[in-house]
Amino acid sequence: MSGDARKTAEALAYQTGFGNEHGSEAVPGALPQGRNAPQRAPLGLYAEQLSGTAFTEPRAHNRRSWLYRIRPSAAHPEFVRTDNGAVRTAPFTESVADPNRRRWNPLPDPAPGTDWLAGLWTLGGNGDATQRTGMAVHLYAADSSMTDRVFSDADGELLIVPERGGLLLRTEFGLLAAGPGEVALIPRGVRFRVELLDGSARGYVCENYGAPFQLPDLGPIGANGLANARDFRAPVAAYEDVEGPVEVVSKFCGNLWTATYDHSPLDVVAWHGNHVPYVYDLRRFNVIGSISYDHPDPSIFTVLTSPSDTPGLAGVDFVVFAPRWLVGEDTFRPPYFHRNVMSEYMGLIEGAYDAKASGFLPGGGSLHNMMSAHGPDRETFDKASAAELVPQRVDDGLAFMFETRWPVTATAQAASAGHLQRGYDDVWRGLERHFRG
Ligand SMILES: O=C(O)Cc1cc(O)ccc1O
Ligand SMILES: [Fe+2]
Repeated sequence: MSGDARKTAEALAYQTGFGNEHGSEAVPGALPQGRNAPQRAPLGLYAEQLSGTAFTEPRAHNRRSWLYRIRPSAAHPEFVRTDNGAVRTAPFTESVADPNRRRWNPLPDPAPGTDWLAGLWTLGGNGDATQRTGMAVHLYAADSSMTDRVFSDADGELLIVPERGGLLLRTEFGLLAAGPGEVALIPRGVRFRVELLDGSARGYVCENYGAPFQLPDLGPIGANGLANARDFRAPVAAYEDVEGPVEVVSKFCGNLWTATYDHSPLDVVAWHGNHVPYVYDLRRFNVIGSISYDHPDPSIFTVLTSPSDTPGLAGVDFVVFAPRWLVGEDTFRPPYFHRNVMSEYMGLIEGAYDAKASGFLPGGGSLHNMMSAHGPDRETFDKASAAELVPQRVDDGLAFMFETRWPVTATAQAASAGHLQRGYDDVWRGLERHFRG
C-alpha cells in the first residue's frame, strides 16, 4: 500500500479492554444515548444489531454490537457462489486424518496481484462449520491490497497472526493495524478489507468455528497476568461514505459467496457493544513460568481460549511462546517429550523455537496430531541435557500454537504440498540409548 496507508496506521486511535462494552462515534451525536433503537436514529442513520452469540446466552458470554450506519446491511442484491480459491472448510473429508508428524516450509510467494483473501490457503482443521464446532488453520501470502472488495466470515471468527508485513484492517468498526508480533481478532460476520502496509504480507489465521475466544481464567495466578485485558485494543468508529460498486465476499458454510453492493458496507458512523475486533501485541504477554523446577505445561502461555461445553477442554487455545527467563533447577528446560490428547499446530513468527534446533522456519508450521509423539529434536535434547543451568533468557524467537481438542485433518493441498517437508521424522533419529541396565 501507499505511504498514506502507513501514515494512517501510525495515527490510529484505539480504545482499550477485552470483552467490555466499547462505544465510539465518528461524528458527534451519531451514537444514540439511553436506547439502542430510537424511533429515528441520530443523523438519519440506520440502527442494526450484529449478534455473535445467541440472544439468550449467559451475560458473561453474550456478544453483540449495535451499529449505526448510512445504509442497513440488508440493502443488497442476491449473493452468488464464487471461486473458493484455496479456502477449505470443515468437515475436512478430502484426506484421512494422519497420525504422522508433519512440518511445512513457508508458503511459496504469491502470484503477482494476490490480495489477502485470494492468498488464503487452508492447511486443515476439524469439527464442522455448520455445527459451529472446531477450527481451521489457514496461511496467507499476499502482495496486493484488497481494493473495492470486503470480506466477512459467517463460519467463524478470525485470529490473524502476521509473520511478515503489516496489515491495515478496515473494518465496520474502524481501523486496526497489525504487524508481525501482533495479532488481530475479527469477530464472526464482521466485514473488513485488508490493505498491505509493506508491499507484501505473510502469516497465519486460526478460523474458530466455536465459541468466541475469551481470556482464560487465571485461577491461582490471581487477578493479573498472561494477556491482560487492558492491552487489547479495539478501533474507534471510522466510516467510508463511498457510492459505487463494492464487492462483498462472504464465507458461508464453507463456500465463498459474492454480492456487489452499490455502496461501501464499511459505512458505520457509530457503534457500541462487545462483538468487536481487537489487536493485541504479543510482546505485552505477561509470561509466567516455573521459578523452582520442571517445565510447566504450555497452557500457562494461553493468550485466548475458545471453551467447549466441557470445562477446561478448549475447542482451540491460542498459545504464545514469548521471550522469557528459564531458571529451573535440575530441570530439562526445553519442551519435554510428550504425547498429547490435544492436537497441536505450531507456527513461528520470528527467530527460532527452543524445541527445534533447525528446520522449523518463520512462516512455516508443524502439526503434531492427537497422541503423536514429539518434543525436542535430537540436537536440542543433547544440548539441553548437558547445559549448565545458569539463568537463561530465551528471547531469540516468537512461536505460537493453535491447540485443539480434535485431531486436525490436513487438506489435500497441504498433504501433497511442495512445501511439505520430507523426512521430518529424522529430527528424532539418532536419539541415543543411554540406559545401560
Ligand atoms: O510441542 C511443542 O513444542 C509445544 C509444547 C511446548 C511445551 O513447552 C510443552 C508442551 C508442548 O506441547
Ligand atoms: Fe507439543
